[in-house]
This record gives sequence, C-alpha cells and structure tokens, in this order.
Amino acid sequence: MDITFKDVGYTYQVGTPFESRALHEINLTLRDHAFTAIIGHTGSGKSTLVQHLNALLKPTSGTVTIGDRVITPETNNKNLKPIRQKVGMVFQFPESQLFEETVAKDIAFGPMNFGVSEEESLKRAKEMVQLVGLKDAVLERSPFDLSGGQMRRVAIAGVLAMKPEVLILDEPTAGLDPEGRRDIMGMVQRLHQENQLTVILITHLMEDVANYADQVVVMENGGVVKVGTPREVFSNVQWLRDKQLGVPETAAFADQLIKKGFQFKQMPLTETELADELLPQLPQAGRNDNVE
Ligand SMILES: Nc1ncnc2c1ncn2[C@@H]1O[C@H](COP(=O)(O)OP(=O)(O)OP(=O)(O)O)[C@@H](O)[C@H]1O
Repeated sequence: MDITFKDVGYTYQVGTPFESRALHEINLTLRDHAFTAIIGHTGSGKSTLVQHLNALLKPTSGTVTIGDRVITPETNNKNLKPIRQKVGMVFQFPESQLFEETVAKDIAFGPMNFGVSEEESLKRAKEMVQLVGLKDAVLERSPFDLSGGQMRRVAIAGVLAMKPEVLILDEPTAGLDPEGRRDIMGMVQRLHQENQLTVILITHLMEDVANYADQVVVMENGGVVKVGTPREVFSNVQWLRDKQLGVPETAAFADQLIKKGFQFKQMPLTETELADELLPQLPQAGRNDNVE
C-alpha cells in the first residue's frame, strides 16, 4: 500500500509556550513494496515524519493517506488499530521495550494484544524467531539473557508477528558492531525481497542507503529537500558535502577519479560497479590477460 503526504505540517505542543514546528509542507509518496531510506541531520524531522506513517502522530495540517485511510488533523483516535497492525514500527533501541519472561511470550504479546489467540500468537513467535535468523531454542529463554544483537532481533520479531505490510525501522543498527550491523541489514533486505515487505529505514549510514534502498528521502529543517534513487542522490557529491550528509565510500572514491579525468557512465555505488567501469580505463593493471 502506498503512503502519501499532502501538504503535511506538524507542530509539537500547539498553543503552549513550548510550541515547536517539526514538519512543514511535506508532499511525498512512499511506494508500495519500495525500500525507502530517510536521511537528514539530527532534528531534521525524520522520527516525526515516520510516526505519521502509522498515525502515532496526526498531522496538524494537511493529510496523510495510508492505503485507503485518510488521516487529517480531525481524525478520531478510535479505529486506528488496523493501521498500527499494517504498519509496524521498530523504534530506536527496541530491545529496551522487551519485558516478558520468555522470548516466546514477548513476541506473542503484540498479536495477542490485537486479538489473535494465544495458540496462534505462540505459533507466530516460533515462525518469527526463524525469520529473524534465531534458533528455536531461544523461545524459552529470557530475552535479557541474550546478546544485544539477539535482543534486537527478538524486538523486531515482535513487530513482525503482527504481520505488517510496511516495516519502519529507526536506526536499527545503532550501537551494534560491524558484523551485527551486516546481519540486521541482511535480514531487512530478505524481508523486503522474499517477504515483499515495504521497508522505510531511517539511517545515517550512507553505505546502507547505497546498498539496500531504492528510494531516498533527504530531510532538512522539517522539510523534504530531495527525493530520488540512491544514484541520483549520491551522484552530486558536492551537494552532499555542502549539506554535510556523508558520502558513500565508493561514490567518494569515484568522485576523486572523475576530478583526475576518469569517466563513469553512471555514479558507481558498489565496488563491483566501480571496478567494472574503472578497469577498462586503466592501461594494463587489473587485466587478467597474462594470467595462465
Ligand atoms: N516531543 C517533542 N516535543 C517538542 N518538540 C519535539 C518533540 N520531539 C521532537 N521535537 C522537535 O521536533 C524536531 C524534529 O525532531 P525529530 O526527532 O523528528 O528529528 P530527527 O530527524 O528524527 O532527529 P534524530 O536524528 O535526532 O532522531 C526537532 O526540532 C525536535 O526538537
């Protein structure tokens, strides 16, 4: 299902001395089945934006259309449960919200809260543990005896157990080591490719954007300043530097080569793309012609 923002604004604590405008004039469509990355500096409005995707926040102006539901400032808070089920949200450090005595009960909690039977919820817990790459044996363990990376997977499994169509992840690899980061992102990619989940990822890791996303939304001061494919967004390295947004390593290297006279048909985003375009431009090195 598509999610569309039309002229959306959001102001916290309207009418109080603490009023603060977090979003303005957002016009944006997050496409069904896409993998969208949202990037931008701290305080640019990323978390506020994604909380509109499952109506945790309602716009203070404009409309957000989630599938066939239109959310306006006047929308009643009742009957939002179906949206919360369809759009799953993994907050930052989701493991801090684990609380049950076993992993199975923790994962089953969400679906049971949404009216799914205990038996079916526990069955889902078993499926979801496998889906996030953990062994069945963890089901009866306390979530608090697991490693940080495992706890995070359990927390994500708890959201997946609601069988959402859209999965929102706010910095899902924060605080993990490189291997843990790769594991989690590999899992997210599988959920997107094999389980057809629409994924919306908030991240400051440009390598992850380059490797996994097919749409990038760049936010600044509560507005959307650019939307495009990773290649479109990362092709303008100078713009990224001016905005202090970080540049994927491969694009940064290619940019140096372009300044030295090398030419690329398109901005390489992976090492393979870089090698494929670079090697024919080198006189001898890298050619395997002389290798027996
Ligand atoms: N509960 C709140 N009350 C008042 N202002 C808030 C609240 N939450 C966020 N803000 C303000 O709204 C703006 C956008 O914040 P938001 O958390 O959406 O940004 P962000 O891009 O997600 O930042 P980060 O990368 O640090 O998570 C900021 O100016 C922030 O101070």
